[in-house]
Amino acid sequence: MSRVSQPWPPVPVEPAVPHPKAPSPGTELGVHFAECFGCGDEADAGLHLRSTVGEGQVVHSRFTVTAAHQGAPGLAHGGLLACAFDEALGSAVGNLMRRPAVTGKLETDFRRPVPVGSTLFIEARLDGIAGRKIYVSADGHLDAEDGPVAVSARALFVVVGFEHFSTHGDPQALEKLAEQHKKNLQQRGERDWEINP
Ligand SMILES: CCCCCCCCCCCC(=O)SCCNC(=O)CCNC(=O)[C@H](O)C(C)(C)COP(=O)(O)OP(=O)(O)OC[C@H]1O[C@@H](n2cnc3c(N)ncnc32)[C@H](O)[C@@H]1OP(=O)(O)O
Repeated sequence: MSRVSQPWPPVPVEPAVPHPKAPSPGTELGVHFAECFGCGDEADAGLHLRSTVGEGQVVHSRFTVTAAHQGAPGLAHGGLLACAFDEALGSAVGNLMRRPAVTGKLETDFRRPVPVGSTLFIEARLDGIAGRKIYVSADGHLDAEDGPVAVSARALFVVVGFEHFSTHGDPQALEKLAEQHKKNLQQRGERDWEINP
């Protein structure tokens, strides 16, 4: 039986062209928020995922599975793997498109077990946009950029206004996030994002 459930992207799209001020290929992307479970330094049991901009519409991320990420003994929990893809795909959207967006839908395809101690090399790409909808997909290669694909994912991100975060989130944490964002941009000599969807 085919693992592909429907055509992707599922609707007609335009090419997702990276923002003219998107970080250039080779740029190491910093932590976007210190308390983020996906990438934050202050999230002790977090994934500590790290990302680098690739050529074209791609972001490369890597994440090493620790004992804190187990489901079955010695194996990564599937939900945590989905989290790693959410982060990697979100990083591609946020950094390449430079628009605030949230995950509307995330679909994962688990192809091989991912043992504790292994590193997933996740290649995330922009597949197209349709209005506020940004379609992205990724493959996670086991232990090397050209290793076997262990997990694949496809996601829809929806562009939102910053009020999405100020209305629903924690205003104090939002200030911390803004500081981190500013610091990342300064370190890379970049200017700020477009703020409206
Ligand atoms: C440097 C930075 C680094 C940044 C690095 C960041 C990395 C972090 C990564 C983690 C990201 C997350 O986990 S984000 C957290 C998890 N996600 C969330 O909490 C989102 C919760 N959901 C929502 O708030 C909402 O449902 C929204 C915003 C997604 C959509 O609501 P809305 O704004 O009212 O818009 P709505 O009209 O419903 O949807 C807009 C369009 O998307 C479609 N749409 C919406 N959801 C779906 C869906 N599940 N499946 C299909 N289609 C959908 C609608 O049909 C519509 O299509 P059409 O009618 O236009 O055709």
